[in-house]
Amino acid sequence: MTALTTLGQFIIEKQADFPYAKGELSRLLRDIGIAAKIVNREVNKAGLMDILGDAGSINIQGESQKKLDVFANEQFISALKSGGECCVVVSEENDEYLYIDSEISKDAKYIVAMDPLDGSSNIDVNVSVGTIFSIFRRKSKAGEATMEDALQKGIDQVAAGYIIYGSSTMLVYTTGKGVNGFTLDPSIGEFCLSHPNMTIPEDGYIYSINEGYYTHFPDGVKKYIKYCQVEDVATQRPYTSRYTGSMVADLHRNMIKGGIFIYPITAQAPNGKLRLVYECNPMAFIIEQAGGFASNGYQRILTLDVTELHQRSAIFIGSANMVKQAEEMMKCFSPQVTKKSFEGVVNIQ
Ligand SMILES: O=P(O)(O)OC[C@H]1O[C@](O)(COP(=O)(O)O)[C@@H](O)[C@@H]1O
Ligand SMILES: [Mg+2]
Ligand SMILES: [Mg+2]
Repeated sequence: MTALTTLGQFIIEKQADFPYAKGELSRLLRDIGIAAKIVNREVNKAGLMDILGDAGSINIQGESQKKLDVFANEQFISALKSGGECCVVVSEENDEYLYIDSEISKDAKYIVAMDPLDGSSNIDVNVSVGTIFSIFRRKSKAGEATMEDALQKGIDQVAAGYIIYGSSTMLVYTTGKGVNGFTLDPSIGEFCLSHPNMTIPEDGYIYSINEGYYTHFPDGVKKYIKYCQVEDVATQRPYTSRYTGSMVADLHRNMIKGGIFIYPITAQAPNGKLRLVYECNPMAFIIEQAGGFASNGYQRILTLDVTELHQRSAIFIGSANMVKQAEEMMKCFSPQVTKKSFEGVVNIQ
């Protein structure tokens, strides 16, 4: 049997890729791995624990927080605090960014933006959920961090990753030199390298979108869905529709099999639903590192200006040729969709 490479060993080995590395990023990734194991333990036995259901609180997005959202948020924040390599945390579950003002973190260089529990609507029904993280280097000098540190463009990420809590638990990440996946082996409690150098096929035959909102989609998206559904053997259409309601699970599947995931702007969500800083940017970095592409329908996600912590964006992400084609349809049928375009479709609040 080939020797297992644990996440810890792999991170150290890869440190050599960065001549000036002093191990801070390696230790930060280690801390994230530790919190992931604790969250995994709760997710795996969620039904037995009093951890299903609502926490009774509302986050800044106006969503009712699930108990596991809050638990995961606390676990990642405490691991980042005790690790000492992170100076600022941005989280879906925290209104403001968190400046870690502790003795061990005062010289910390890294900002972590995270979606502690992705796919919250699936927690209580035992469908795969995930965690998404994005890592930046601070721009401000040591001392108090600034909003500028927290609002960096996706293109400036130094690392990004996700954890999927599914039939097996995996941690997939990139530091800008390809994408690698690790599966948690519960018998030794270690993430072990199982998917080296992950790449996404340029073309795929799966489309992932919540078609329940079809009437509220821009024309470009409607045209693309119709394109996917047409009978055409030569181009292996109709494509298969797959949508779990967990972004991490849908993108992980598409990364392995090829495909496109779309969450466009809709009449209800004229700026999109998914959050740029801790959902779209990290997933775009990973997918692009695997050879795919990510756009908001008009512009590369990683180049979008970031002006708010919980800013939303439309996202078209996955196999490069599929995303480029969807972009063409957006530019052709929905040039610059704005809120105005939906007037008359539904009464917009
Ligand atoms: O139910 P909808 O509108 O299709 O939205 C599903 C999307 O919302 C999300 O659940 C949002 O993420 P959170 O669960 O972290 O809030 C994504 O994982 C998923 O792709
Ligand atoms: Mg999410
Ligand atoms: Mg979430």
